[in-house]
Amino acid sequence: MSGSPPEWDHVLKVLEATFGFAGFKSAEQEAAVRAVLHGGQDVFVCFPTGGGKSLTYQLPAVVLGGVTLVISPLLALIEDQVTALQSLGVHAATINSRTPRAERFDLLQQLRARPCPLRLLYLTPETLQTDEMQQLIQALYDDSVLRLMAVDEAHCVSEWGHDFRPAFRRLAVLRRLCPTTPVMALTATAQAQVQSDIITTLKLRNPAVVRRSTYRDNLTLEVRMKDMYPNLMGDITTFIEAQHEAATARGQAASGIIYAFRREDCEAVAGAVQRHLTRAGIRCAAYHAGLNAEERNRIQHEWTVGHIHVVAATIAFGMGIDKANVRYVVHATMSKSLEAYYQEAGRAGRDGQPAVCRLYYAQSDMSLFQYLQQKEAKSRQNKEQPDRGDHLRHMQHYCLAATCRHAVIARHFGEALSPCQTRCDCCREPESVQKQLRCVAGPSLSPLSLSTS
Ligand SMILES: Nc1ncnc2c1ncn2[C@@H]1O[C@H](COP(=O)(O)OP(=O)(O)OP(=O)(O)O)[C@@H](O)[C@H]1O
Repeated sequence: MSGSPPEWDHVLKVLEATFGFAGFKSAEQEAAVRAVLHGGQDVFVCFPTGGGKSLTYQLPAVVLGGVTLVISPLLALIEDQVTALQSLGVHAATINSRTPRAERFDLLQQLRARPCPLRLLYLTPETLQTDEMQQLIQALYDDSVLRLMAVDEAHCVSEWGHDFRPAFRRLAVLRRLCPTTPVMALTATAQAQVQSDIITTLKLRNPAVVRRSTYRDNLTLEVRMKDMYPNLMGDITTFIEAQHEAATARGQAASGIIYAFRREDCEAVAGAVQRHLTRAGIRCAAYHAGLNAEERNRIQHEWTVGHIHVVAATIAFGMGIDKANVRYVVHATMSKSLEAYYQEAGRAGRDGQPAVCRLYYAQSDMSLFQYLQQKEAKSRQNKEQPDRGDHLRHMQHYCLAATCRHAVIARHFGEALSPCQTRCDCCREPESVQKQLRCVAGPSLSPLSLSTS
């Protein structure tokens, strides 16, 4: 980075004037911004879901001027961020496979213009691999226009992460093209092994590592053994109604997400909610890949603005969603890894207010996922793939824990956390958890022995 670091007063002014925030969300958010702006350093950022990672590169992007390049895995996520930045008056754009020809031509012109009017350019790792993009980035660098590069959802870089994307592995090209531009890597889920893999792969140089605990103290974590609920739909609708009643009693509007594995399950949940809760004014829709894109966008929009209260969805829903008042996230089927669960459940309570995350576990779901993974591994015949079974086992371990669930998550991410006391069912109602575990494990297995493997 060239020139002297910006005055901190100026940074705070931009924070308020452009982003509308009176201060930083946390000391760590401020530390990450300082490391880039004052240290000109590479930075590794690991904050919990909803922790305010985006601002740690968006604020420097505005303060530094020039162009900041952001690499992000999902078009939906990119489009949400670009729209949000544009609404704040920040000139952000994306070039990707969906960009119409004329718009693409116009953006390329802007990127070649000096001074360049664009502040943030969002690309997927795949788009970055094209010669045209690499030449463009090289030119931005050579002309000292490129100020910062950020790799969002950086766990996708690591083979050990839950969401590995091979194109992320080739992002070292950023360092080759732009050797002195600071790089930020951001994620919500990185164990030590994933963190060091990210740092090595992206060739971060002596990075400032800024981590916040994964602990989300406003989330109540619950697990229910599915086999104990012969009327699962009934239990889910009762749960939803109770959440809405509680929110109304607090004078709040509430919304929620029910994740299900198959499209039919999404439809079944949506149907049950409509049948039983329409009278209570609770509106629900199903969201899955069987709907066309227009219909999916409509449902997401109506949920975002509060016309629909609950979406019964496959995990395709929610990526990049930043909705404040999600009061509950229910998993009718376990996730495939604890990292994925943490991300999905983490869409609850982003406003810091209390929210409930409930998961229904069944051994039959675990067996189904194991079977599907084995099938996938066989069809790929790729012996170098890490054993995904570990991810499933960690998820199962969480479900069958008879100790504090927040502590199980913290331990998984290499942190220590004493029992939360009240924010998970293990702490709040240990006897009921023991009873449920005895039911699934059979009388000969002590539930505690399940939780200490
Ligand atoms: N300094 C701040 N003051 C108040 N709110 C903030 C601040 N910084 C960010 N936020 C808000 O916090 C919320 C979460 O931020 P963001 O979407 O960047 O989270 P994230 O860390 O990327 O989470 P996830 O990994 O779940 O996507 C957003 O609504 C954002 O506007």
